[in-house]
Amino acid sequence: MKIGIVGASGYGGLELIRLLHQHPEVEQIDLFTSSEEGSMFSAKYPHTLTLYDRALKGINEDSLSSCNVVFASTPAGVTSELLPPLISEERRLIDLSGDFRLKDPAVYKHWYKKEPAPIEVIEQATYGLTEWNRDAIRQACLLANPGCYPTAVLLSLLPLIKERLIDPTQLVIDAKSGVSGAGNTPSQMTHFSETNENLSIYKIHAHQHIPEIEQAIEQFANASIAVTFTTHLVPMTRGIMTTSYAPVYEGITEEDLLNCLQETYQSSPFVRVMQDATKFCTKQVYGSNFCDIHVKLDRRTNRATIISVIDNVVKGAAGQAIQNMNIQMELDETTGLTHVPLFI
Ligand SMILES: NC(=O)C1=CN([C@@H]2O[C@H](COP(=O)(O)OP(=O)(O)OC[C@H]3O[C@@H](n4cnc5c(N)ncnc54)[C@H](OP(=O)(O)O)[C@@H]3O)[C@@H](O)[C@H]2O)C=CC1
Ligand SMILES: CC(=O)N[C@@H](CCC(=O)OP(=O)(O)O)C(=O)O
Repeated sequence: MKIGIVGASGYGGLELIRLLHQHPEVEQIDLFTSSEEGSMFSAKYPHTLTLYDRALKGINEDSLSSCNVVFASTPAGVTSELLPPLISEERRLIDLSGDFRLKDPAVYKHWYKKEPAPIEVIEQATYGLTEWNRDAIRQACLLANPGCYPTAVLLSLLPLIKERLIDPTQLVIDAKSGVSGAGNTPSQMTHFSETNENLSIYKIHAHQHIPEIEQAIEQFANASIAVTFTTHLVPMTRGIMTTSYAPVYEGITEEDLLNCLQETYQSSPFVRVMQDATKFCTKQVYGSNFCDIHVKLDRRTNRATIISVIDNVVKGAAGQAIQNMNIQMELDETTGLTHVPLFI
């Protein structure tokens, strides 16, 4: 397989290279840049020396068209123009940005403050939440890979909402991310002296993943709700933890909640439902494609606390994108993704 990566020098791109380098079906990886054509990738990232001593290519339709799979890991607003001319049965396009996730262009414009992709292209895009959409993903020429937070939130909540075990109208989701979630462009928010030894809340009631979470809950669990979702920046490099709170319906026990999650994911190798959460942390999935989930019922309040952890650049971005590619290419979905988490 010949792969093209646009936005290779960003964090999502770097992680795609790390994972695809060890993928047994990948023969060639071409890296594309909008700003550094001709420069050596290993000069920019010395850790890739001897592994990836190739020059970055300028983005052009002919070179991208020669790839079997094109991953785009670019800021919002880029792929809405870049990818439509490349759509073809001949290749698979996998977009890691939010440009094709939201079905209503007005909603995209409102939350991303960018011009949306043409509606007829948005309609062709398939949402790549792997464990919930495998049949559509298999056929998709244009795939919208989910956002990092929505991946962790949806994998943990969809089974419980779909099976009507928790009341989604009362749902509150509290999410925390490491700094790599913000990409490799330095900003005031990610400045070491303001991130280290600090904990901040950001984009209160204004995060662009709110409509994505609501849309997917409607699509996969058939519930139309508005969620309360808050995001925090934690002084660590990788990792997302989401903690969600919702009342359970009458008569529902903790065993019902755990059984529901376990049954849903019994054939999903990357979702691990933990019986016990005395130790439950982002490091248990660090560098891996796992999403770990736990649920506990507070009998005093009759509210469930649902926790999930992912590595934002693996299951939240590059790993899930490759899992989707594997499905599209009719490979085992774990191919090239069986890394053991880096715990220490
Ligand atoms: N980081 C994360 O944890 C996650 C990120 N995402 C999403 O994935 C996308 C990539 O994220 P991330 O890698 O973190 O971002 P980065 O900012 O780290 O990298 C983005 C890359 O895009 C390229 N780029 C910038 N402008 C353009 C342009 N106009 N045309 C083409 N390429 C451009 C740049 O490379 P060059 O200058 O070489 O072209 C840059 O390195 C984003 O949309 C992000 O929201 C999704 C899930 C998780
Ligand atoms: C820590 C941090 O800043 N995280 C980013 C994740 C952005 C992202 O992944 O954006 P799209 O997937 O919607 O393109 C944020 O919260 O905006």
